[in-house]
Amino acid sequence: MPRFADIIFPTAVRQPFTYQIPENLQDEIKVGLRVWVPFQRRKSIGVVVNLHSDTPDFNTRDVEQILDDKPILSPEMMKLTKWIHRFYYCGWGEVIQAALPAGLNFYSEKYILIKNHPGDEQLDNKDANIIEEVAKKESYLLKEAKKRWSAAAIDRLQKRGYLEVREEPELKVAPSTSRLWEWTPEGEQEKVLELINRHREEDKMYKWVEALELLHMLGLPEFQKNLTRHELLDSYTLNRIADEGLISAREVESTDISFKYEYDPSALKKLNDEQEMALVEIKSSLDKEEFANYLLFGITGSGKTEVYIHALREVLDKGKGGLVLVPEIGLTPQIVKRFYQIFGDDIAVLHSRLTVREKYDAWRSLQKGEKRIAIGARSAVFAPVQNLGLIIVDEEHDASYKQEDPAPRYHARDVAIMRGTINDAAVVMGSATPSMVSLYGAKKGKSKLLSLTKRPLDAKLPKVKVLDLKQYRSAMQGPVAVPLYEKIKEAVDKNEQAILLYNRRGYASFLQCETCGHIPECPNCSVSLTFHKSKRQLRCHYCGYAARRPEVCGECGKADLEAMGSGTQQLEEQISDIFPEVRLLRMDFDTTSGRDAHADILAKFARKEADILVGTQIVGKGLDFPDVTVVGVINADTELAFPTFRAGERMYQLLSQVAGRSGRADKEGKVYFQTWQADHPALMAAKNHDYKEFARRELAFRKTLKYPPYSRIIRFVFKGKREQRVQRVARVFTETLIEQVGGFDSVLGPSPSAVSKVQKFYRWETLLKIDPSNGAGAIEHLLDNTFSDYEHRKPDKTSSVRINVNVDALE
Ligand SMILES: Nc1ncnc2c1ncn2[C@@H]1O[C@H](COP(=O)(O)OP(=O)(O)OP(=O)(O)O)[C@@H](O)[C@H]1O
Ligand SMILES: [Zn+2]
Repeated sequence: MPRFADIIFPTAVRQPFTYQIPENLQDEIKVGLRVWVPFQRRKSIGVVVNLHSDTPDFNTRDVEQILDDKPILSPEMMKLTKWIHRFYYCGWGEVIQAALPAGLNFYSEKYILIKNHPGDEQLDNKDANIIEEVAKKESYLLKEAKKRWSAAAIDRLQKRGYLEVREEPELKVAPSTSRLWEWTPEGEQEKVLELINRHREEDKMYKWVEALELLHMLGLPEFQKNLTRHELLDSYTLNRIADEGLISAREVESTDISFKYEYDPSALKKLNDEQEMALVEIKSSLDKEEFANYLLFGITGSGKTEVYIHALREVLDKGKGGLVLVPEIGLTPQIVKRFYQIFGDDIAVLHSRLTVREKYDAWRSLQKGEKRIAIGARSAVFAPVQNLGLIIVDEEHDASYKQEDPAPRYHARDVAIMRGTINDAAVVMGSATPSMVSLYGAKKGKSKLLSLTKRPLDAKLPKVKVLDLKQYRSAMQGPVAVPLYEKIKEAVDKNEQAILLYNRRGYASFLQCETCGHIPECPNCSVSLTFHKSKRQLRCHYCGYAARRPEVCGECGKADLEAMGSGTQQLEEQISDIFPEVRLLRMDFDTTSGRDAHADILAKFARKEADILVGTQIVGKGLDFPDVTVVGVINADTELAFPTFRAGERMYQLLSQVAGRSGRADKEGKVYFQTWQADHPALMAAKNHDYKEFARRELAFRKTLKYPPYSRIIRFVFKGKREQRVQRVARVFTETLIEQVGGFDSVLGPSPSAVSKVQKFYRWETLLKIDPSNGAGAIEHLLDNTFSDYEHRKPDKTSSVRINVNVDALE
């Protein structure tokens, strides 16, 4: 019988805490269970990670209670989370916290209950009332009790030992349902139109008839909360139409997606030869039930999604489950619809906008095996799919797979690969623009490359035209150069559609020459320099190189350098100024913050209720609209301004992905890139749809400067309210690090971060480049040593300066 349990909490502390197991719990306690234990000065939920009988040389406290009947983390999940904890150098509890939905993790509520009944003891009236009420109630939230009585009264009774406060995992999440409106069989669309027209002829356009017309245009089924965004649609008009027998409402759980999409497994497409070849390969690993890693490199629109669907079909037929990861903004209704069509209710969609309850339900249904496929963004990599046979990582290059803040700073693609290894599952990473890391992995034989080189049904990749803004300076229509302007007009006239992308990724400010478009770069690191306005300085946030703000452009010599960056521009408005007659839809962070807003916009565009879709990066990905024949990128080189070695890669990816939205069906597509740097190799490669050429150059550049994939970058960020202290910590820590790695070669910095002050916190950083073959063991060893050495040298008064570790930092 184990006598001790090692227990973790959701904090950055990397060591588990050891507790004694009282005899009555010794039979029940297991690894992966949550327990209730005294922690610091209160009580907390912890997770058991290890059982043993090695008596520690300090006094241990007792485990008080076991909170679950069954482990909430399977042995595989324990292994996976432990690996993350070691490789990404963070608290194991932090990982588990991220891996479990609220209601199953450490999230708790405080309740008040009777500890000892006062018995015959004398209490004053109020206290006696409190005790009586607490005793009556099954559960009494502490915050409610404090409101009802007073914090002081509750505290007093606690001190006297009558009451105790107890935290419990919070499970009382209300089921969430929403009102959904649908057409009744009576509400056949032709009849509806007839009715509207009849009223119009009789000049009886009542408010409810107008509302009906709007409904006809918007389309049903739809949730009431979305409909009532329109002024005409309120409960009066909706109920009035319902009285006519045309529409009806019912309550559905918001996770229930079945009403939205059609289930028709016979719609499974027949694969073409290339797709079939890829599938055969994947199938061979599925048959062997062993880990395998594939990089499915398929040009945009080549039918990667179809390959995923077929592979999932295979895996389900074998009685196993599948996991599909998509980028954060890739979880569009379009994708969900395609998977739903084939797999129906076998799918659990893990959306970041689900309520706590919905997440909890989805998680449970997977864990019980009721649903066999999970689809979701980054954190879905932890979904408890049973008997996992296949993991798909769609758009594997996407930066949203990397969690930056807070810890655990994991990369879901790499976690997926580790999960595949642990579960003997196949991992398929797909992309039209594979990351350099994955491409290099394939070259080194870590994964197997599968290629799709054509679009099915003979759709052609679109022709791309580069519009050099230097030449069009006097031939602009607002933000759009004349050729693009003309093309948009033409498309709209033909009842085709256009997508315009305005890259608004902005967090650092930079200088750009308004004559030649040049952006000053660090002479050592080949990344753009960040402009620190207050000091009138240009700085490299990799190596710390600093220079005074130059007066003239280093490229063309003109005194035309302007500070650019996060200042928002009113592009969308300018577009509607130059195309006053066309119907415009805008999609960006602001317009998509509502729960279904993203879906609404896309659905409208699909129904051709708009001619132009204007948006930020969000329009660049995964969209598949047959009538889109023009795609314009307003500012194709914005990515280059960001101070990261990945700028070129990001630019290439963005441009080829967005270009891939054009001409996906039978109509020929055109794409325009507006740029100040018309001869930039990444732009040229995207123009020519030449990934190979891009990759060849990019890898050569990375190799020279030892950037990933030729190194692994670990970034240390130092944060604190006093700049001097932050700087001191950064220096001392970096010195320690240099000693540990034995030389300056691979350490860059310390230097101020690209954004050097965030919410009163100053930020400095240091980068470490290590050999990419270093795994969890080596990283943990190096960092353990560095931190323990640093503890001895830590400058005075710097305990409040935090040090964050980011392994495989993307930028
Ligand atoms: N074998 C096939 N037969 C017929 N149509 C197909 C086939 N494979 C794919 N398609 C169609 O081709 C279009 C593009 O396919 P899909 O969206 O799967 O490509 P993708 O590679 O995932 O695209 P992207 O990376 O650009 O998002 C879709 O409309 C899809 O239905
Ligand atoms: Zn530098």
